[in-house]
Parts: sequence; C-alpha cells; structure tokens
Amino acid sequence: MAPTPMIQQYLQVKSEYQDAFLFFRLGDFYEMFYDDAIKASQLLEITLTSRGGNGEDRIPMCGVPHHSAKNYIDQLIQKGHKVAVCEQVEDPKTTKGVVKREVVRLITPGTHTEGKSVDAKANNFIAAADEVAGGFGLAYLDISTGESTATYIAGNEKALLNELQALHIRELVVSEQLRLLLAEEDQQLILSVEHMEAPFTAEPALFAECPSELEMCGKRLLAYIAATQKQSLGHIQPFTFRENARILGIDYYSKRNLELIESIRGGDNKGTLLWLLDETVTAMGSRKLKQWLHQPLADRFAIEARQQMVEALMDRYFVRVELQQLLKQVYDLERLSGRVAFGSASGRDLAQLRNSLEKIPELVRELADSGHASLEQFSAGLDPCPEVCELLSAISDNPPLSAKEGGIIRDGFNAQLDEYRDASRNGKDWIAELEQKERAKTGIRSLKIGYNRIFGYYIEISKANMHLADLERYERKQTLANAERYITPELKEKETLILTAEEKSLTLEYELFVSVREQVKEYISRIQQLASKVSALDVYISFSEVAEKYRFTKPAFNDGRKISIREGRHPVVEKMLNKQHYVPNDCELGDDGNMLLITGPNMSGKSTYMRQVALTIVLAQIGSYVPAASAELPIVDQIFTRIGAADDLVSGQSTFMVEMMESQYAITHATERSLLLFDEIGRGTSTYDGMALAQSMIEYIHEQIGANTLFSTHYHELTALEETLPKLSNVHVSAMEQSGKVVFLHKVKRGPADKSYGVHVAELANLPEAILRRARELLLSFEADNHKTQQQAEQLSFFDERDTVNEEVLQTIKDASISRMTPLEALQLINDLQEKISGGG
Ligand SMILES: Nc1ncnc2c1ncn2[C@@H]1O[C@H](COP(=O)(O)OP(=O)(O)OP(=O)(O)O)[C@@H](O)[C@H]1O
Repeated sequence: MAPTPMIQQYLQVKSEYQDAFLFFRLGDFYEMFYDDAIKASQLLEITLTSRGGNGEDRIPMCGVPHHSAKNYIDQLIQKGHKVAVCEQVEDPKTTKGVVKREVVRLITPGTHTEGKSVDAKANNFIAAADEVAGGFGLAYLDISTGESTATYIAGNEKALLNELQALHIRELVVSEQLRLLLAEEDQQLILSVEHMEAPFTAEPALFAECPSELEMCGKRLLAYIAATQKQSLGHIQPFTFRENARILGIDYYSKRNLELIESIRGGDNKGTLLWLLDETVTAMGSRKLKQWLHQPLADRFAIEARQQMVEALMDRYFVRVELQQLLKQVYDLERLSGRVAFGSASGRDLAQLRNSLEKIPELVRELADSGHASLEQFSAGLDPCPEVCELLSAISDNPPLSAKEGGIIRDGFNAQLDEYRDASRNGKDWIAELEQKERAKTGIRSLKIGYNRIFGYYIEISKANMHLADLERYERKQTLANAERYITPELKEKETLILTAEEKSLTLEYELFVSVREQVKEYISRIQQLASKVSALDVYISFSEVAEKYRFTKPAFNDGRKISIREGRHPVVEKMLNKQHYVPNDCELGDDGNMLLITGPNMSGKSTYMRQVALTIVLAQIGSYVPAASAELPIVDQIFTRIGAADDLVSGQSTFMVEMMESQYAITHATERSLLLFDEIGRGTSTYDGMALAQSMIEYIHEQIGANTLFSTHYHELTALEETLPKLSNVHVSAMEQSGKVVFLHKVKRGPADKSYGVHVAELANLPEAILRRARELLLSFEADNHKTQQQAEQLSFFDERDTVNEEVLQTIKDASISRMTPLEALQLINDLQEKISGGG
C-alpha cells in the first residue's frame, strides 16, 4: 500500500534527519513513526501503537503531548540522542491537503540549554575540531552563556579526546573524515558532521584574537549551531584564544587522580578539591570556579592579579559579607542574557535580569568604598549597564511566566496601554456596581454576576429565587441544575467594551514586551562581560572564605623550579579527618635536588603526601591561597600523575598496561618545569621487572627531563640510588610502635624507611617466634641477593662477557689431561687461564 501523503511528508523530512528522533507535530501531539517509534517507546517507556494498513503494513507509532514534550526531549538528550522538532508551519484551518511542516530546531546534547538535565552550576559546551599540523584546532562554546574559546591541542586523537573529556564535552562537530577517525577511538562521544559546503560568514570581531586555522574551526561550530538552532546567535562572545603555554596542563586522568573536580569513585563531588573550595553563592560563580580548576594559569602576572583580589577580600571581612549578601540577589546573568539572545526570555526572566542589574551599583559602591586599592580598581571595571536597567524598568515587579497573560508591563509605562487597562478595570468596577443594583432591584441577595468564556458575563439567580427575576429586562441564556443565567443588553454592551479593551491591552503588552527584549539584545555583550566579572568576584570571595576557614596562606612565586613548602597539608584529607590531627609536612625540591624517593609502610601516607604537593601547586595557580604555613613555588607548566586508580579495572586494560601508558605519556610530555608524581611504579609486574622499570624511569627523569618528581616505592633496593644520582634524595614516611600497636606518624623524614619494618610489624602482631626468626634469616639473604642483582643490573653487559670467559676457563681445566702434562706445561696453562680471567685473553 502506498504511504499516505502525510507519511510521505514524514519520510521526506526524516531523510534529512537520520541521526535524530523526529518529533512530528500532529495536532496536540508530537508523533514518531517506524524505527524512531520503536526505539523511543522503549527509551521513554511510552505505549507503542500503529496506524494505517493491515498486518505488516501497519506503521509503528508513538507520541507525546506537545505540552509535556520538553520533559521527553530532555530524557532523550540526557541519553545522548538528538531530537528534531518538526512543527506545522501553516494554519491547518486555512490549508487544503497536508499542512506544511518544517524542522524548527534540532536539539542535541551539546546545544540543549534547558531542562532538568542541564546543570546550572556547570557549563554545557559544544565543540568543533579540525586537524592542523601537529595536532588539532579546537573551538568550544556554551550556547546558554555565549562563552567561546579556541585553542590548539598538540598530539594525536588521544590527546584531543582527553581534552574533550576534561571539558565534559559530549558533542563534537567535525568533518566526515575526522568523524571516521574518532568514532573508532570513542563510542560515547557524539560526533556531528558539518561539511561547511556553503561559506559561513561570521562577524570578524568574533575571531579577532584567533589564528586563522582556529577561525575555521570556530566557523564550523557556528555553522552547525546556526543550522540546528535556526535562531539568532547574537549572544555568542568573541572566541578567546587559549594559549596552552599560559595554562597549567593537567590531563584528564591526572585531574581524576588528584580529584580536582570529580572523585575517583564517581558520583557526587564529595572529597574533591572543588567540594572544598566551592563557597560561591551564585551558579555563575560555581561554573567559573570549575573553569578555573579545569585550567589553572601558568602566567605569574595573571595569578598574582587574582591573589591580590583574594588578599584584599581577606583584609576586608565586613565588605566581603556585604558583597556576598548582594551576590545572593544576583541571578544567573549569563544564562539570562543567553535567553534574551535566543528570544526565549520570559517576562520573569527580564524582571530577574533587571533586579540583578539593580544590585550592581550597590556592589560597585561597596567595593569602591572598601578603602582597598585592589577592590576600588575592580569596582571601576564593573559596568552596571544602566541603559539596560532603564529599558527593563518597563517590566512589572512580578510578571507572570507566560508572555500572553498580561501583567508583564508595568502601569504608567505606556499611555495607550494604561488607557486599555483603565477601560477594562472601569468596566469591571461597573459590573460590580451593577451586581449591587440588581440585588437591590430584585431583592435577591444571592444574585451574582459571573463570567465564562462561552457566554461572557451573565446574571445568575438560584432556582428558589427564579420567580423574582425581572423577565422584562432579563433574557434567559443558560439553565443549570439549580440556577438560571440571564443576560441584559446593557451587560452585553459593557462586556464588549471590557473584552476589546482586554484584548487590545494584551496584544499591545506583548508587542511592548518583545520590543523591550529586542532592545536588550543590543547590550548582551556588555551584560556578559559584567557577568564574567561578577562571577569572578564570587570566586575570589569563595577563595578568601576558604583560606580563612582552613588557615591557608598566600604562596610566593619564583621564576625557577624551587618548591619550598613549610608545614603543607592535604586540605581534603584534613577536612575528612574531622577532629583528628593532620600531620603537616615540608617539601623541598629545586635545582639542587629535583627528585624525592619516598618509602614507608603501607598506609603511612605516601600518596597523601605526593598529592598534597600537587594540590598546593594547583591551588596556587588558580589564584587561591594554599594549605601550608608558608610556600614558595615555581610556575609549573604541567602536572602528570601515575597513581594507582580504582577504575583501572573497568577500562578493560590491565592495570600494568594502564600504568605503562600513563608513564609513557608523562615521560614524553614532561619538561623541566613540570611536576611528576609516580606512585609505586612497577607494582603490577614481577619484582625484578617492576624494579628494573622503576629504576630506569627514575634515571631517565633524572638525566633527561629534570622535572620536579615525587616517586614513591616499595622497593627498598631503589633507595641505594641516592648514592649515584646526585639530585635524588630519600625520604620516608615514619611510623612507630606504641604499646604493641603500629602508630603511623605520617611525618616525612629524611633517609630511607627502615627495611625490616614488615617483619617488625609481624612481630607486633605476635606471630610465632619460629616464623619471625626464619623471616629475619630470609630477609638477610634476600637483601644480599638483591644487592648482587642490582650490581649485576648496572653492569649487565660486563657480566655477560665474564660468564662466557668463566665457562671457557672451566672447560679448559676440565679438558686438561694432567697425567700427560709436564710441570712446566701445567704452569703455562695456569698462566693462560689467569690472563683470560683478568681480561687479557
Ligand atoms: N599527614 C597526615 N596526617 C594525618 N593523617 C594522614 C596523613 N597522611 C595520610 N594520613 C592518613 O593515612 C591514610 C593512608 O594514607 P595514604 O593512602 O597516603 O598511604 P600510603 O602510604 O600511600 O599507603 P599505600 O602504600 O598502602 O598505598 C590516609 O587515608 C589518611 O587518613
């Protein structure tokens, strides 16, 4: 059976949106057909039906009511799908045949701006990538706020995917060629193709800062957004060019290992650095903080500028409290301006925007009067956008959500509107008076005047009082079970007046509202700049709160490599310890000694110590104070970690392979300005294998890279390296015995850990003396063996040669027939052998 014209139309539209669910508007529903229907009914748990034809010809179908479609769209997007919304673009009443339909918007995970799945406290970025020499160009932006960034990613696809993961980018716009390449590497990422067939013209100002290769990439992104959103992109801000040299590079795994934003266990962010640091009071501030944690700075000047703000706010406690009170009254300026640009802002949004902007002069005053130069200077940069406030003064105090109900524009803003409103209000007063008059005339106290949409205004009289109705004037209109409804010509006349006035007032009001919204659009980039500064202020305040609460200090920077931390702490572990005392530790690294080899028993605090050093660097480079009595730090370019993570198992690769891959990544990318954390390298393989790898890595870093490095190990044999590697020193995390129990002191001290510690612990555990004695014996012999092995490892080739010599010598002695030798011949043989052994043969 041939498909109906409507289904033909459906198939036509669907062919252009193969990779999306097509929400096809039919009356009050969005319907889906064929495979879309089957899949959607499962994903959304809605009933699958069918239509047309018989048996196999029937077309699978399912639908959702248009008023609740948002919710369903949200669910599909959250599950990583796209939804094409196809509307009727003609009035069905006035058309013959099939109504014209068009896709008005393609909603994708990267372009979704509303709904439950969008986290107000996080950016939702969409990105585009292009291959460029040595790596990739990457442009990304958040449609809801308009923030845009362009950057280079050096390296292969892995490096690119790594960066996307770090930025939580779910959707990437690429060429078909790149799509094929990336689809193999990552099945989770949504790859959308934009061919760029037609040249895309964009405001040159958008790319003023960017190299031209990145402009290409940005245009690909904008072209895709324009094609899918079919709406104005006026709020997109100029792309900021992110030069990686000025950002502290931390790859995705290291961010997770260090639990900067996400915890290793996944789930909520409890136990992360973000969790500790986030004392922001606005959603914008919270997003800003996340961005800063994602990209700590590597530019001393910029870091120190942030520090100055934090310092000033630490100095001015009362100012800070006031500022925070004001910030709490500022709504999400970024998202509000995004909605204005999209034309989707409601009256309520505009009122929120106005109320927020009205707080800005107070913020400015508070900062300007603080008596602190940095805060005064900051206040001068805040633009309260008075023109926008002026425009928005048109909006009433409490406008309704819907734009068509009226009540958005305040009284006194527009004379014509006031007139209509008066007419309608007067009419209503007149009706109230009429009710009184009719009651008096008829003597029916329960008489009332009501209104409904079908009959308009009417006079209602209960059945019991019907005999009193003045039927000369009243015309019967409707009979109810226990009342009659009447109208009078006078009432109808007034009704027309009221209703026309109301209708006119609503139409005019809507026009005024849209015009205000359009005018506000002109100021979007100014609002965005303001929003960015206000959110930064929120973060500065948060930093100073945290610094005060957890006794952080301001770090000083040097231009070299020196790390000098006095009484440093791991702030998150410390917070988790609750009442228990955290043991602070020092850390000294730099030109004279850039490697610490850390030993100590299990659970003593080795990895906590390593992480605390890394977190101190990260905190310092986002502009925060640090958890230490004092700290002098370098500007680090990259942090690499190889720390056993709980999730190695899930990734499908063996723990050891992951360990080696991460080590490889660190070693090939690190520079002498980097910080490396290696936690028990080689644990995943046999002892000698592991030890050999660990030692060769240490030597390589020592000789070739020169990066500040913390290396923890269980291989005590490695502590001997201190003698041969001048820039490496041993430290250990101490523990001791107290009334029969091991007490971890968590104190980092010079020198290697006590080797026999394990046996010592066993002793404390009261193992039988015979076992302990035997263990001590074995330990001694293992140690002797290990020492030998190590010497052998150092001189492997030499020993190889020697072994063959020894064999030859033995063989010669065996073969010699002493009975047939003269004493002189025997002497000669011994002489030969001696020469051979000493290398002369
Ligand atoms: N400086 C410290 N002060 C107080 N408690 C600490 C300190 N360092 C570590 N701890 C506590 O000791 C626990 C173990 O620390 P950590 O995981 O760093 O040990 P480790 O030596 O790396 O252990 P393993 O060798 O088994 O991996 C931490 O969870 C923390 O509770």
